Amino acid sequence: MALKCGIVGLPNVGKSTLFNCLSSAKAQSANFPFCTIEPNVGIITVPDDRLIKLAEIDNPKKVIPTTVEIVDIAGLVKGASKGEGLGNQFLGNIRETDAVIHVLRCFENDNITHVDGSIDPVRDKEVIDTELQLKDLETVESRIERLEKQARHGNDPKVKKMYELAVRYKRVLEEGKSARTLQLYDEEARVAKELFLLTNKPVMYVCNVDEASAKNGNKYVEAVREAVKDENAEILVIAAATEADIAELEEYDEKQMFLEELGLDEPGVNKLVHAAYRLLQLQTYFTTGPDESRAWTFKKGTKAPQAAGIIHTDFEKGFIRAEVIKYDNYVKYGSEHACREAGKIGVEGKEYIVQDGDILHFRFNV
Ligand SMILES: Nc1ncnc2c1ncn2[C@@H]1O[C@H](COP(=O)(O)OP(=O)(O)OP(=O)(O)O)[C@@H](O)[C@H]1O
Ligand SMILES: [Mg+2]
Repeated sequence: MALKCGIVGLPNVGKSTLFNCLSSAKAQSANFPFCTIEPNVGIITVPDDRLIKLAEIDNPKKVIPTTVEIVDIAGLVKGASKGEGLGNQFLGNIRETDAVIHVLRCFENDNITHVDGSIDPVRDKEVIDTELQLKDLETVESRIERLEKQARHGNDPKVKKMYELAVRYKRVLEEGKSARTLQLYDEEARVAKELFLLTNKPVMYVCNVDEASAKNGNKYVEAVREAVKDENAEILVIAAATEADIAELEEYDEKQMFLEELGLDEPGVNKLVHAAYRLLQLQTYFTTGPDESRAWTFKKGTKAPQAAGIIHTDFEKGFIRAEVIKYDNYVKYGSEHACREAGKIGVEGKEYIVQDGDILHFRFNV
């Protein structure tokens, strides 16, 4: 399944710096535009206090957190949609992702080059949006051409539906809006997926700020908030360079002290991982016992048999039922046995939609 979040933005805004805070893999970060060319892929552990709590209760031999995949992509520039600055390759990298983390430079520093010569995150955002929209427009136009040909040679209702949708997207994109602003019914949204549009991917913004603005942001962050207020997108404020320094510290206490000085109770990048997880519409269920406490990732809305299939395909094929304990009950009663005695185990069938935080035990036969 492995869904991916891509880190996107202009060159030299701090994408790789942010990525480095997230992953133990060290992506090359440096003060010159286009430092990143090949995308860096990180499998990032999702911090989860619930898993820690379950491990405290069961004291298992192994504790296995879940992960999310984050890709650090090269900076885009004006003209990327026409191939400028290796634009085509980088846009291709974005196309392979399922959601976008758009990094905006909200820090001043004369030593760090800005490709457009001044700090203006709202302008920067528009540059990136425009390039992605232009690329999408190209995609939609060539699709419309092909669909028109197909329509002439047949009467496939699916072709007609796709055609109509492509035309609607064309209109939206020509108005300088992103594809995601078009409201669709579920059925249409499924068809829309087959167009693989860049601006249809869910997006969130990271305002990369200086150390002093880590807690409360600054005027640039305010400008970003104002500019995207109708987008219903999450905005995080992170001092990426500072967090990169914190990530280097060995001692937990040292890290906490540094964070406190910044006025933070947890690293901004932790929030980022959780936000990325939400953006991808991912949720977590748990399995736990004396051998192992483990977090499993599933897509929101997944039914029990498919959730079981994430552990092993046999679990899905031979699925009988799922025994469900709510996390709060597990913590309250302290064991599966105690939950059973208290009547706190739900027995659910094939249509059960797994909920975030469920502790599951699958019954199956093969
Ligand atoms: N919040 C910040 N404050 C000050 N300097 C920063 C901040 N964030 C990043 N930098 C510095 O900006 C420079 C560029 O960072 P980085 O290499 O992460 O950019 P990038 O967006 O990945 O660029 P590229 O698109 O070229 O790959 C680095 O020198 C980094 O240390
Ligand atoms: Mg980079």
